[in-house]
Amino acid sequence: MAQEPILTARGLVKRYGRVTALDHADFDLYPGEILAVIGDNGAGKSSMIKAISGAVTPDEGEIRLEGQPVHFRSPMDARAAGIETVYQNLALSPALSIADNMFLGREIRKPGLFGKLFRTLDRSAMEKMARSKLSELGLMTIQNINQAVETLSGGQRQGVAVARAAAFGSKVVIMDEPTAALGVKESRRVLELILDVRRRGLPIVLISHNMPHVFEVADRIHIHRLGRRLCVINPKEHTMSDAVAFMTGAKTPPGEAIAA
Ligand SMILES: Nc1ncnc2c1ncn2[C@@H]1O[C@H](COP(=O)(O)OP(=O)(O)OP(=O)(O)O)[C@@H](O)[C@H]1O
Repeated sequence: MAQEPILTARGLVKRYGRVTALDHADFDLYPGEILAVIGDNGAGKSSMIKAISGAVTPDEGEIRLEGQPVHFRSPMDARAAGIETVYQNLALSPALSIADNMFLGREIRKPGLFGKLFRTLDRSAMEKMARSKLSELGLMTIQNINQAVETLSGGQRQGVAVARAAAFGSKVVIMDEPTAALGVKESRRVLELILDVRRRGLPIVLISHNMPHVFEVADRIHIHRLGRRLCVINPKEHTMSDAVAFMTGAKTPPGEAIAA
């Protein structure tokens, strides 16, 4: 690949007591791509994503964003650096409105004395921005921006989480099993959203067990096995059963995929 990767990891190690969740794992994400990360249960996918998104600190290894070494001590650090993660459990607050959820933890304050001194929220600015972000992503089937998130369907909730990540993730968006809890129609909408986000130029890391979804949207597939990257494959050159065979160790991936 001619371009430089935007996000890389080399030799990540993470141990939990006697369990080695990451055993010298490498990772590369290139600008503008959808990179799927697949692997068997317990292969270390979540641990790797957590290291990259600041949720855990690796014991060893190096992470670079745009070529510069980064040391995230919390997800806030990673967010501040432009890496947004949509977790499986979403981390939305059900009782709060769509607009409030979009700005959770980074509310816009009123300009001037009120904002500074009394930390008064600039509701109209937040609503305006939430509305524009949601419509940019074609999510304006949501009628009312002040609607509580608990009244939305699963797909709409996922949409709000994706919109939030796309709105604030200035460099990278990571999605952990975004379609796992969704029905067929809602999954479709979320897959379209992922493609929309890529169209807007943001690279996406998609962790998923759903092979048809992975093969439908991914540009490249990172296969994780036994705590490290086993290989990277092009979904146009391999079948789903190849991918599963590599993932489980039933088949050895070709040399060029290992070198990728
Ligand atoms: N907080 C933790 N404490 C102890 N062990 C952990 C912890 N987190 C992960 N592990 C262990 O590390 C290994 C890798 O787990 P990880 O969740 O990264 O895998 P995964 O590929 O995401 O799995 P899955 O697809 O099942 O979610 C597993 O053996 C797991 O039990």
